[in-house]
Amino acid sequence: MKKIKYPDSEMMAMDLADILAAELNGILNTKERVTLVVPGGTTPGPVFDILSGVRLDWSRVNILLTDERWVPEDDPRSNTRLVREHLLVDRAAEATFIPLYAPIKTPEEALADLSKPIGPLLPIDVLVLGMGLDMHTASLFPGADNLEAAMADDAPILMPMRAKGAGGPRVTLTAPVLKGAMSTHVVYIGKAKNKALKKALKINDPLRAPISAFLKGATAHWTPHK
Ligand SMILES: O=C1O[C@H](COP(=O)(O)O)[C@@H](O)[C@H](O)[C@H]1O
Repeated sequence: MKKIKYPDSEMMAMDLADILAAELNGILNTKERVTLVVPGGTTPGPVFDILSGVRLDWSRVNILLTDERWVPEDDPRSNTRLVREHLLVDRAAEATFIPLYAPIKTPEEALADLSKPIGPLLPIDVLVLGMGLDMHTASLFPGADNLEAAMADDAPILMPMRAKGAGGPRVTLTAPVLKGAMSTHVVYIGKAKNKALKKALKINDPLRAPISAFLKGATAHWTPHK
């Protein structure tokens, strides 16, 4: 794993957006379409704000979330809402967004329909992961009901997930899908999360520290300051 430390979150957002744009552009020179997978949560908004304005052929870009909270799109907790407001705007409005949410009562009922369009878009070309203080990434939480199954090599593309700190049901891309990414970036803010990442590297157990499963060959981008 390579780690890049930035002086502040503005510098981090600018640099990471530049790196992602360069990777996407490079891949678009060799392939007809590119698949970009991004996290939700509180960290990536400023990266999306810059990335959405970069010049590239967005009409050939598929965008998916790593995971979604099972809430309507207008809910402040919705990761889809974050992507729609900060990434699928400006030049990036031409990208194709593949949702991980449907207005159906439980994720289990929607899983087959949500999974169907994802298979043909794999492997992921460019993956950006977030991370929680508890070392979760996507919605792969330590102690979650389906964690072991989602970490297995034969896991389906998408799984429902319920966990103590998750604030309700969620869906998440599973380990084999995320591990298959050609390029992986992890982004986080704060010294506490940096400690958590170091701890995850030490523990190196995907069930206790899910992020540790995706760090080999990844680049971590972090700043101690907001
Ligand atoms: O719940 C989630 O948490 C992680 C980390 O989010 P952050 O707010 O601490 O940046 C995020 O990567 C994931 O997509 C999200 O659903």
